Amino acid sequence: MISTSRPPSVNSAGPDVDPFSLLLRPPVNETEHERIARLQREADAKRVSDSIDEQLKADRERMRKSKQDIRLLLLGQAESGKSTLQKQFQLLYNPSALEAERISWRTVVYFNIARPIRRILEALDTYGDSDDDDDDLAIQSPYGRQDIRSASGMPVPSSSADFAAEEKSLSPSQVSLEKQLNVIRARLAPLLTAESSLADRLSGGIDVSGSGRGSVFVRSGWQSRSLALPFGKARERTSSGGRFSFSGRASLDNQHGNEMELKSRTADAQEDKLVRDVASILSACQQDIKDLWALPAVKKLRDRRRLKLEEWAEYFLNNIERVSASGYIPTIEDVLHARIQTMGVAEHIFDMSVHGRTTRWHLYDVGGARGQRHTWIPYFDDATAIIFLAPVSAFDQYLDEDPRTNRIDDSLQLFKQICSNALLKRAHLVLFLSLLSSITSYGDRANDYDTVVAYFKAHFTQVHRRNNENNRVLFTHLTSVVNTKAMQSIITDVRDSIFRNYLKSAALV
Ligand SMILES: Nc1nc2c(ncn2[C@@H]2O[C@H](COP(=O)(O)OP(=O)(O)OP(=O)(O)O)[C@@H](O)[C@H]2O)c(=O)[nH]1
Ligand SMILES: [Mg+2]
Repeated sequence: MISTSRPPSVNSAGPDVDPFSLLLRPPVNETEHERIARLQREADAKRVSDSIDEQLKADRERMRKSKQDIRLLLLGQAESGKSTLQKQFQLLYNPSALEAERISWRTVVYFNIARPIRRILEALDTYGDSDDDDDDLAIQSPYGRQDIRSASGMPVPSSSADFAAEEKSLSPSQVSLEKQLNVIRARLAPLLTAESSLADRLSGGIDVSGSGRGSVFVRSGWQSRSLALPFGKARERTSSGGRFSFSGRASLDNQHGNEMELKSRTADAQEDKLVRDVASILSACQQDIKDLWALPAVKKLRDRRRLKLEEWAEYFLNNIERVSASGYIPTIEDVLHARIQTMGVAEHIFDMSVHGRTTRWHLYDVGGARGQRHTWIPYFDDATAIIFLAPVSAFDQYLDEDPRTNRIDDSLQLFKQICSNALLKRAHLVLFLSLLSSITSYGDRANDYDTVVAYFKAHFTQVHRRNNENNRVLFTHLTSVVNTKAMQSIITDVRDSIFRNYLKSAALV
């Protein structure tokens, strides 16, 4: 007879016994020591399990809440005022954060002085005090006559000495200008040397190719690298409200944060020295900068548009005395004017209370240069609203990254793509026609402000109408983004209209 021995079955205890409690039952001959160890193990396992449950619950809650967050994208070409608008939001809803980072903007302000000084000296080298009235070429090219000469194979004088040789003889006024310039150039040489160190400091040494003439891009959170206090001590920035994340949505995790902290500590010592050095160079050369800026030859170059300086460059050169004073700390006005190109997408978070209801707003400030636009796409599908910024006063300017493309043409093209993008079709749409500088006349035509603005407004409105399958309303504002007083009431209006639309679409879901 064959007998089979079956392994003990959990069912062998009878049908009424719960098989799991059988499995968990302590061994029959368990010692006291083993019992304590087992209970400890069970308590540990329960703690781990409870904490996973808690985490899952918190994640679910965060997901639920974050679905209710408002996501606002600031879009537009480079130098259209997106980062300036973001600063205005910060000024209104989180002023202490902007206040805390004022000092870190010194590096940008100093860079915003050194760069235009280089350009002025280069323009003087190229054109000298030439009385040549051949202005047409200069107007058509954003780089002035130098490009046209190179393109046509004409020799381009590389220095004023070459110019002197080319012109054969110099008038007495030209000789005296040359002498004065040589002195100024020699005295400003340290500032020009510091320019590239400032650029490296800001960009973290990242060179973005194909981005135009010596552009300097910064990633979000550059301010947190270090904050050199006026007393010479460095302190980490605590981003109380304006959180930072990097492009591609990866947030700054702890490990990355520690690494950054370490790097920034090392950088602090150098930055302090760099900023201190530039501050003393500026205070020593203040009069030279003033003299250079006041030269009739410089005014002539600007009038003839062979030298085109951006508004922020003029702003800082006009304020050179204050900015180069010892102990200088940028004012909020300075921070609003300071210019540095955004790289990727910077996220800023504000908790806003609108009509008694608090919502979390995520503001996405994107890099607008052509090479940066691909980073916008991941932010499209859950965008609540878009503010598109179009600088209408840039109608006679060309893209830095592509000198053949007119800035208004580029803006209209981009606006068309945004209006017709399927991912954005439910997003509330706001258009800011911003006025970066006073409107200049084009050629012989006198352009009065109202005509030019009305003309471009009509163009943008038409682009919207032709690409508006959803019958979405377009809210338009005409403004200068650096004008804090005007901006505060516009931002409140925009905020309310975004919020109304948000409530409406939430009710429809
Ligand atoms: N007068 C005036 N200046 C402005 C206005 N908007 C921006 N600016 C100035 O123009 C410069 C560039 O503005 P940003 O806000 O840095 O431009 P952006 O759109 O963020 O540019 P990217 O980051 O390169 O895409 C800043 O120095 C501002 O001071 C405006 O509406 N009026
Ligand atoms: Mg920007």
